[in-house]
Amino acid sequence: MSLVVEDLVVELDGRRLVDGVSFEVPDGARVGLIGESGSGKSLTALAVLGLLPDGATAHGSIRWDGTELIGLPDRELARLRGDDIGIVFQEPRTALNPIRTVGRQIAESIRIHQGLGKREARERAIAQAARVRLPAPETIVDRYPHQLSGGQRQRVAIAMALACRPRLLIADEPTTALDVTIQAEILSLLLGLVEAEGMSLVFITHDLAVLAQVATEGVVLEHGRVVEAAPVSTLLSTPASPVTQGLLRDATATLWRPEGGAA
Ligand SMILES: Nc1ncnc2c1ncn2[C@@H]1O[C@H](COP(=O)(O)OP(=O)(O)OP(=O)(O)O)[C@@H](O)[C@H]1O
Repeated sequence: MSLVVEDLVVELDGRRLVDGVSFEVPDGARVGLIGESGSGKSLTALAVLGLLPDGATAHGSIRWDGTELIGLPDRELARLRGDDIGIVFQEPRTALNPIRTVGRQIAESIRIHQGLGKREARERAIAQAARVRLPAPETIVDRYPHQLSGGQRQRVAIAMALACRPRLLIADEPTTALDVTIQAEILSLLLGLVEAEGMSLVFITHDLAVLAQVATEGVVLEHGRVVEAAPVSTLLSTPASPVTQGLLRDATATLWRPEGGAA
């Protein structure tokens, strides 16, 4: 199943925030959307998911497995989210409901999409918790988000996104809120799961060093436009645009700063 975005335009309050973005994610490909803050990465992803903010409009074409998503009724988009397309956002604290156990949240989409009973859903939640390598899956499912570390909460968010075995995972800066060591663990977990399942990945980041770890193709955005699209290895070795060159300088700082601190 492939994702084909053609000439996507997102407008809000008369402003063109995404301005003719095109890219493709063939079945099983790992594509990164990269750019500075405000370049339109998140809005592009939200348009694919049918989750644009109120008042924003999308034009152009977004085809998933041949189906046009722009203009698709909310109900059908909601079915696609979870069933076919999983989402992980930057801040697991806001993605998780503070007053529900993590097990219930992991199981929720399975219950909704596959109509499982309570006991079965709990078993599936435990299996999912194990899949994202949460410690003591049988007991951690009864905990609440605030009782987990930031990295564990992001593992829960990943378990929720992957619970229904989607074919495409969209991850929007999933490690930015975490410290560097945990960041590396979460990236390797994500990559392992994506590869094991043969899922496609759209990974959003402002950090070329992070992108290099998970994606093979990169689409560079600036002011809502694509300024460069190339294999990540090319972006790293011979970046063509000043934007990519700037991202590479920052990425180098992240990777090789003498103190080992993150930029
Ligand atoms: N809900 C909103 N209301 C008004 N403007 C918005 C909204 N969401 C995004 N924008 C604007 O759209 C532009 C693109 O935002 P977007 O969030 O897609 O950028 P981004 O590249 O994902 O940046 P970041 O890395 O900071 O999330 C920015 O100028 C932003 O201020």
